[in-house]
Amino acid sequence: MLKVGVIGTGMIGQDHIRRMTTVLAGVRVTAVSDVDTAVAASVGARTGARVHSLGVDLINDPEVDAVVVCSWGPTHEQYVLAAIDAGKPVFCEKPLATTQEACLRIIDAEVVVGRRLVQVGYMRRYDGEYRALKAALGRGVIGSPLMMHCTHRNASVPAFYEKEMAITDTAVHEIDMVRWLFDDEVAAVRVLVPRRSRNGGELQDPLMLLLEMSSGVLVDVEISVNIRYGYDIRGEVVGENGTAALGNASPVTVRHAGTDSRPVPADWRERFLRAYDVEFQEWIDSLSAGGQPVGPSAWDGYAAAVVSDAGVAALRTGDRVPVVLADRPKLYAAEVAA
Ligand SMILES: NC(=O)C1=CN([C@@H]2O[C@H](COP(=O)(O)OP(=O)(O)OC[C@H]3O[C@@H](n4cnc5c(N)ncnc54)[C@H](O)[C@@H]3O)[C@@H](O)[C@H]2O)C=CC1
Ligand SMILES: O=C1[C@@H](O)[C@H](O)[C@@H](O)[C@H](O)[C@H]1O
Repeated sequence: MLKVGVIGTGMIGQDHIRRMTTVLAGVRVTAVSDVDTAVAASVGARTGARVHSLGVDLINDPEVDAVVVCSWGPTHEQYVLAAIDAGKPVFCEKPLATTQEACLRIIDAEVVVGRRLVQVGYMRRYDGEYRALKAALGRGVIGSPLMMHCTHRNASVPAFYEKEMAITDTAVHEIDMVRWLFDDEVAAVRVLVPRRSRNGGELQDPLMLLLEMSSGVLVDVEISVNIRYGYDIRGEVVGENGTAALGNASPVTVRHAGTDSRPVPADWRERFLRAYDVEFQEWIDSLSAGGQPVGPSAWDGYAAAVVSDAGVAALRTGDRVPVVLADRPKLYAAEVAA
């Protein structure tokens, strides 16, 4: 039984605690921590996990074999580094860290240890539809991929959401996904700024990202974060001889009174429910036999951060910004294909 401590008991932290407590096998949540001590205490009371007021005490708790970090992005680096220092596996929600420099510090620490301890929460790699899309490309029937159209829509975002977060917090999922889907790196980024939606107040919403893959595949990504009607994730690859698109995650279509309608998920917890389950079960299974995590690594977290930094620069300047990655340490050989 893997004993897990969770730092950050907000929205996704509580959702992951729920799945580890009531859905998945071979895991027990033994400790929780949050700067909001009231929320951590209520989660502790509900689950029986012990409550630490400091995340670092949770990491060093002997009743914690592995750590899950679900606090805000800027706090990830300190906890991931502390977990590496304690020699404990750490699952860190995306982004791994909010700058590429911070991601490199994590990579350096892991390379010194000489084995993988870090996994990053890029859950689309575990989604049935994305896996089917990758398998369809692998069969080759549509020929070589040439372009991909992506849509990433949120019903709304919290008040603290800033314009760069459309890239660093939202589009970062597509950035990771296309690296994995095409087994290729992003070579350059452009950002186009359309007319602004009144739903977003001062926020520049929507945005359009153009990602150039090193193979020449061009990916467009619509980011709309105040679309109101629900959480909508789409993707279609255009190949030489055909197209391959994500299916429709909706469980039912209702035709009635001259309409044809499907429910739209409210947010990511609903749309990616099964993907998170598979992601965590595979993580737990990989560690249970004393092994290393095999999912998205610190290198993947770093590569996504470099592309996302280029996206932020492209948003500020309007320029096409090339992506330049550091040399990949041997520890992460052939990582994109994982
Ligand atoms: N993979 C995915 O689809 C998703 C990933 N996320 C990621 O999960 C993380 C958390 O997001 P949410 O749960 O939506 O945010 P949230 O605001 O609901 O929860 C974050 C929690 O972290 C706590 N916290 C902040 N600083 C802390 C610190 N220094 N130490 C301990 N706790 C601290 C806050 O008090 C709060 O309870 C973010 O990195 C976000 O990008 C969030 C939603 C979906
Ligand atoms: O990761 C997530 C959030 O943090 C982010 O804010 C949303 O835009 C994404 O859709 C969601 O998957």
